[in-house]
Amino acid sequence: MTDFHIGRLTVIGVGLIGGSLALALRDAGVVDDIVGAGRSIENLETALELEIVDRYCLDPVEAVQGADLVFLSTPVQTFGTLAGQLLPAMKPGSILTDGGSVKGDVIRQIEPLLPPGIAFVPGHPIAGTENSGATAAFSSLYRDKRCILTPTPSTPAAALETVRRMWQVAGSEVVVMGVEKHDRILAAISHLPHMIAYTLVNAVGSYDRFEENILEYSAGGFRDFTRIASSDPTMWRDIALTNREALLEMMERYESFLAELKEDIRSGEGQKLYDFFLKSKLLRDAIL
Ligand SMILES: NC(=O)c1ccc[n+]([C@@H]2O[C@H](COP(=O)([O-])OP(=O)(O)OC[C@H]3O[C@@H](n4cnc5c(N)ncnc54)[C@H](O)[C@@H]3O)[C@@H](O)[C@H]2O)c1
Ligand SMILES: O=C(O)C(=O)CC1(C(=O)O)C=CC(O)C=C1
Repeated sequence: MTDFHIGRLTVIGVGLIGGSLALALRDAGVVDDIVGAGRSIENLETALELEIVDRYCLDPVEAVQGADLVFLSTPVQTFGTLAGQLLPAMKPGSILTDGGSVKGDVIRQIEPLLPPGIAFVPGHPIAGTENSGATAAFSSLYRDKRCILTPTPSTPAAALETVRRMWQVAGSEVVVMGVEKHDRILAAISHLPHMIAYTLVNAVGSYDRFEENILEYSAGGFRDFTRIASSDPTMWRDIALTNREALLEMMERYESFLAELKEDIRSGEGQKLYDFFLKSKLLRDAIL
């Protein structure tokens, strides 16, 4: 049993991330009423059928009326425009929080728009899949995962505590972290791998030395490595552009490692290659 409770939750963007949060909180029995908002009626109808939301509105301003907590879970470049519409309509004392994959840019978009009496708690669940939309949502997505919160000096302590409890109820371990650290760590462990996976699929998929699609021959290695290249292009365009500096720095680091690997292969440095592969294996085995 938990003493945590939300009267009305509004989810803006009822896809994998927002829908899964709604389902987790509903399953835990901590929310009275869930309102969804978004652009696609078809997706919102699906969310209603799957009992992710109790009702929906196409107009986000209408959707936030009377909400105690509003969760933004659309692609990150939409946050500023949406916040500009929603914030004046939110009730005094309510909380705006988000699940966006980038935090510095999101805070820069939202904080200047905050009216007095509305708290903003920037957040990011470190959980997901390559699937999107309401049909991709499931209530256990956040169980035993981490959720990072990046409060700013203007985030009220009580609102931070409420959002922390919300993610704990959804099953996550909450980590509070500085914005800069968040964006650099995520550039390394999430944004860079997605860029590499997209590049790999395009590089191999466009190889036309033989007159057939060689991807048809791909087995476990290629498929495991590139699962995340099936992720939503809009979401990843927005992440790449809003965490640009940290991502470019990690891409350059990656390029220098790849250049050294190429050199060792070219010059037949067997021992160096073995040591490089072994070091990588030990690092990865340790996180499994
Ligand atoms: N997918 C992941 O693995 C993952 C993990 C953590 C955080 N995130 C972040 O969560 C957010 C949502 O990602 P998702 O995977 O749930 O995406 P999704 O595509 O499953 O859901 C997003 C929803 O937002 C709606 N939408 C898009 N633009 C809109 C607009 N302007 N106004 C209203 N609704 C709009 C879409 O119709 C869709 O239903 C993104 O900011 C993403 O960076 C994603
Ligand atoms: O498992 C996946 O498919 C994911 O891409 C999830 C993942 C990641 O681990 O990179 C993607 C984006 C996030 O913001 C957080 C998590």
